[in-house]
Amino acid sequence: MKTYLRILQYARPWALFLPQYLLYTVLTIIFSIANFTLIIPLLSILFDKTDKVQAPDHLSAFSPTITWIRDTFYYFFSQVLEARGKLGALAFACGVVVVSVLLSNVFRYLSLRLLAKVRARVIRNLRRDLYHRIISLQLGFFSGERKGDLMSRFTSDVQEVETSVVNTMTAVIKEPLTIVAYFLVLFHMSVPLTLFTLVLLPISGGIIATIAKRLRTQAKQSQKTLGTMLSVIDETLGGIRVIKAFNAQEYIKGKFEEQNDQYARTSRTIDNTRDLASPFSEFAGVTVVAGLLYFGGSLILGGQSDLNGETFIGYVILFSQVLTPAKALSSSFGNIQRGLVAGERVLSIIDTEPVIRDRPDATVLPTFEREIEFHNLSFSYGDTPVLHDVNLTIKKGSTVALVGSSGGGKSTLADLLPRFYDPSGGQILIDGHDLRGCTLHSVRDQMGIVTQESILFNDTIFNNIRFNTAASEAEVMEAARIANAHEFIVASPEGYQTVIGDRGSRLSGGQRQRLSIARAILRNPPILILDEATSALDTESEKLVQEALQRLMQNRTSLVIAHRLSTVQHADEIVVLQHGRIVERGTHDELVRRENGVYQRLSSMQTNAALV
Ligand SMILES: Nc1ncnc2c1ncn2[C@@H]1O[C@H](COP(=O)(O)OP(=O)(O)OP(=O)(O)O)[C@@H](O)[C@H]1O
Repeated sequence: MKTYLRILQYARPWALFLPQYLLYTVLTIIFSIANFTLIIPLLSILFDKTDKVQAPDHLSAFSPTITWIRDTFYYFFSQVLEARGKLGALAFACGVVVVSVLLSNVFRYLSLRLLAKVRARVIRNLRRDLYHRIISLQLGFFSGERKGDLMSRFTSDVQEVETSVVNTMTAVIKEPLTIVAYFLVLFHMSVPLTLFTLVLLPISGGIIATIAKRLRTQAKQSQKTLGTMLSVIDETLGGIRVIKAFNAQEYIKGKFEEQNDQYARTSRTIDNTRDLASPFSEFAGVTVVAGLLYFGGSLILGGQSDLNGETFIGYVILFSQVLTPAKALSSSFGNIQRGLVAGERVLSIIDTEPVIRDRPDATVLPTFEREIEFHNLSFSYGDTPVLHDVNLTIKKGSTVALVGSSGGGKSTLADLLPRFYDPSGGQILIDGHDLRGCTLHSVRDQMGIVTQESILFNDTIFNNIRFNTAASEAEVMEAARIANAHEFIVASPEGYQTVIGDRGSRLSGGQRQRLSIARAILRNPPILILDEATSALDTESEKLVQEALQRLMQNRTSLVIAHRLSTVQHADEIVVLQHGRIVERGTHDELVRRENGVYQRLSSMQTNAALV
């Protein structure tokens, strides 16, 4: 219930549509009840019982009661009957039916239009909140989640909320109103008969509630399976090259099919349970009507009721109409359960508080002037310690290179600087300001990041370089020139307007790197974090990239994660990280001279590898 109300909150402000919706709904209900009660005068004409029609001899003043509506109709009905005879009265009653059907449907349409507006708003707001939250969550959140599962929350879960929760808003507002209105009229027509039907209804209600509970459990399972399946699809699309190269089609197919089969199985069980609701309620409904016919018929036949035959038929027809909203209500219970599961999955992300965010008293980090200092820094991923007691100072304008064996903690250390993670112990200071006390925006604003894998977007080259800056065309071109990218760009079919495909798939590795370098050059950040690419480029391409990087690093303060030692020989300081600790530091010349040093060993290993 809480989830349901929270989802409906997304439709706010309610005042914009709720009063209007209620008005349309009440009018729809009034006119649709009128349609069915009009069967009574029609029957009395056909069965030649018009002499028994009790019509008032004058029009009474308006009052919002069933009696007033009934009396007014019969007043005119008897007038027409007197003036035009039975055929005229028949035509009059039919005319009123047509007008009333028209009006009830016009109001129904108007209420549906309003609902469509609300639905669109709820879904738009829900997706927006979800997207905003995902953007604001820290990187650590994503390593703990499956991408496919997150995608399925955006797509199928939001869709499910739309079809199940928002659509059932009609059920929650309109159907109960309809049922209450019908019962008012039914009570007005016959109290004992209506009491009789009321005894039977809770029994069917109980059974339907049990079905709804089962659906909820099954729906949870189903959404989870779908998430896993989408993850497999996502990984397949991302890794199609590796899958083919390793002849792993059968392996990945097996993985996919397992999830696909499981999803099909749970979907089938859900459908079976859901489909049970409708035949069951139909059976229950007809049983109640049959019981009513028997009970009411025996009252009339025994002369114990003041209802006549026509009114009784009218009553039964009207009662059978209650079953439609009641059925809609019961089947929407099943749908709501399914939608609520989806809603909870969406809301659980929206409710995840970002761990890394601005403190209430966060200040803006002033422009970088002197030095970056890692002070007694330690860091753990959950319970796994990765960095221990790191002390490092990077002076403005200098280049510090991080080297060391794989898993030593280089990337983690570099990730701490732009506050992708916050340290578990110690501090990172820029000009003496602890980064945790500064706004994320101001910290990241001073940094440019070039990652190992060039992260590009499926857009034009121009937009990829300009990414989130207001740079002019000339500035973009200048950055591309410095990054050695201009020539290949102008040689592309549409120059700067060439679309580069998903993650830049239409470009070579070196071209992608040069575009990311151009993007960083354009931002012109004082601090640069460079995760040097491990992928080998051919000599020509390598030269172009290296040149671009050198230009990018000029006059900047750089932290470089180096995988090939040849590229960091000119660094002002080289820091060797092993198992999360700094084990050696110094310039290239100092370190290669150190007997049995880690750097010396790494250096000779790489030289040998290059010679082979
Ligand atoms: N998101 C994460 N969650 C948990 N552990 C992680 C995470 N990222 C990295 N690690 C672990 O932290 C340790 C340091 O990893 P890191 O990526 O910083 O090393 P690295 O020196 O950059 O390695 P490489 O040179 O191979 O890129 C590794 O043992 C790794 O398994």
